[in-house]
Amino acid sequence: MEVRPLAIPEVLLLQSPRYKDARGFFSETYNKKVFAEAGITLDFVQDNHSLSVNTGTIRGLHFQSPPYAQDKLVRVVKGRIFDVAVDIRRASPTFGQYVAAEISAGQWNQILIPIGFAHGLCTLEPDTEVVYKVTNYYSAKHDLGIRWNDPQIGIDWPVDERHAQLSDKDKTLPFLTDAEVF
Ligand SMILES: Cc1cn([C@H]2C[C@H](O)[C@@H](COP(=O)(O)OP(=O)(O)O[C@H]3O[C@@H](C)C(=O)[C@@H](O)[C@H]3O)O2)c(=O)[nH]c1=O
Repeated sequence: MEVRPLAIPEVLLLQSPRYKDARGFFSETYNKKVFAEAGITLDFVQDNHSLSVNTGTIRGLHFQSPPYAQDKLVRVVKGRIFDVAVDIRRASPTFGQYVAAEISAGQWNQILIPIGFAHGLCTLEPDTEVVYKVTNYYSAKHDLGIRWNDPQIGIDWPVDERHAQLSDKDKTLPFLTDAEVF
């Protein structure tokens, strides 16, 4: 497995081998031992799967607060996403900054977003399906977020405001300055 840190180096891009043959392909998308050898020792407890029908669907920016904070291992099984991790650790030199990467079924890459980051994504194709593992259970009470287009963060989303599709919840999330961050 290849591991590549992004500009905020706690966020990792991962590439697991994919073995193709006449039938299709086979790939180990998570292997506890291989991850541990790469220095990633996380205890995943829940798998999630979302479908976004339209291109330009934005989900985020989301995080859960302690004691339900989550690391997230995100991949795409159909389509493509622009995936974003925002550093929301107040004590961090990169607080309020973000990194982004294209994650896709075609590239078969994954992104690892640690605790202390808010996560968001924008679909780049219709019918995009995202699958991710998390290290803590969902807790509606601890499910928090930050407004996707907060100018202080300044994410360069691949969709303009008029065409972005968001849940009602995500449209009214607080800005970073008012959010309960880490
Ligand atoms: C996240 C989550 C949601 N739900 C429920 C709550 C709600 O009724 C429905 C849809 O939830 P949401 O609108 O929050 O789904 P969504 O906007 O897809 O939320 C996700 O966004 C991405 C960016 C993340 O990083 C994830 O951790 C998660 O927050 O699913 C669960 O039952 N378990 C879960 O783990």
